[in-house]
Amino acid sequence: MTKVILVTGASSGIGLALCERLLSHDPEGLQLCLACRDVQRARDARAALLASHPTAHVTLVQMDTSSVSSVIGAAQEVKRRYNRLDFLYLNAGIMPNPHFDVKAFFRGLFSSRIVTMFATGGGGILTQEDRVTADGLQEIFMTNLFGHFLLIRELEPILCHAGLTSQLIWTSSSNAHPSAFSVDDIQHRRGTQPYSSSKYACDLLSLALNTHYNKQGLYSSVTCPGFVMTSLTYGILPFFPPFLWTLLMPLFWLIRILTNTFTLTPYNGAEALLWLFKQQPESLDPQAKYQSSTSGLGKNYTQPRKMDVDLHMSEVLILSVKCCSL
Ligand SMILES: NC(=O)C1=CN([C@@H]2O[C@H](COP(=O)(O)OP(=O)(O)OC[C@H]3O[C@@H](n4cnc5c(N)ncnc54)[C@H](OP(=O)(O)O)[C@@H]3O)[C@@H](O)[C@H]2O)C=CC1
Ligand SMILES: CC(C)=CCC[C@@H](C)[C@H]1CC[C@H]2C3=C(CC[C@]12C)[C@@]1(C)CCC(=O)C[C@@H]1CC3
Repeated sequence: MTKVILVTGASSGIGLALCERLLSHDPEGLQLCLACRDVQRARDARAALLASHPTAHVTLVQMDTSSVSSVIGAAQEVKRRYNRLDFLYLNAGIMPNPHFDVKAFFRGLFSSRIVTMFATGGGGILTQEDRVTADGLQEIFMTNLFGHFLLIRELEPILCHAGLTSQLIWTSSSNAHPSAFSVDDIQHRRGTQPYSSSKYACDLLSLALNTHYNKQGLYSSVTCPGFVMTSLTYGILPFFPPFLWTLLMPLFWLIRILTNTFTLTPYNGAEALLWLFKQQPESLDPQAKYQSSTSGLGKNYTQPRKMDVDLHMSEVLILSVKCCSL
């Protein structure tokens, strides 16, 4: 039986690399649907995938995860096309208007927190300025988390079916941190780390989704792609042109010896996302974050890491997002 897979944010970076790797793994047995906000970029992605896999089944659906009506419209279209969905990759994500604190970075360089800083982008080196969408929601919360929650809810009829399992696979981040998240401010309207908050909320929501949906055959897992050079990361130092990043690559390969989270390429970053595709969902740990890792010698592997998540807080979050969606 062919597997039906939908990937959000498939037009570039980790999402596109995942599609390429899925098709290389099984070129004939998949029906891949790319859910992208920009139709032209989606067409280009499809053309690139078909160039290397000419017989593959690849379709497109226009979806902007930052817009309630767009998500609902796209979900209707997906339900019209498919009567079941085996894998839903919740990968689209943004980090707009980032501020890189150079002083905090240099303080971190000469402290015992150096490895954590490079592995997670933590230590106060990164903050963002969020915006409010036309729906009146915080853009980062909406794009990274809530748009995906609405999508899952709308696709429930084709995700939960007797006798079969389906998998939700989130692209979270090592930057997800409980200190950035508050149940009293789930959209992070008041703080300066909306990206970290949204990713920690993904970790919590995945846990709650397992509690609520496992009995209906729907399983949720969280991945972390590591530090990957994509348009998202190029945006962090906007004064730094891409060629300067390329010049830094030898330094990054050295840092990889200290932290295997420097996966660096979208191909490597997609490792854990592909690994989960090959697992039996019943065997997975709902409290684990599956981390793409690359060794100093360039070998890719997947490492499960226990998430710092609380069952009670995950229940409060799912109730809050359900209220937001009413
Ligand atoms: N790069 C890294 O080091 C890390 C990335 N991540 C996460 O990985 C995921 C993929 O990011 P990455 O590949 O790095 O970055 P990219 O910017 O290359 O990819 C992001 C993708 O999300 C899409 N997207 C953004 N906003 C929306 C929206 N409103 N509706 C639909 N699609 C949207 C983009 O579409 P478009 O082409 O139209 O812009 C693009 O396809 C994100 O969730 C990110 O947070 C996590 C940890 C580390
Ligand atoms: C020499 C030099 C200019 C180093 C700069 C390094 C930092 C810009 C990176 C070090 C760790 C990186 C990192 C991210 C962004 C860029 C760094 C801070 C992320 C926060 C990007 C988005 C994520 O989801 C997690 C990443 C963790 C590591």
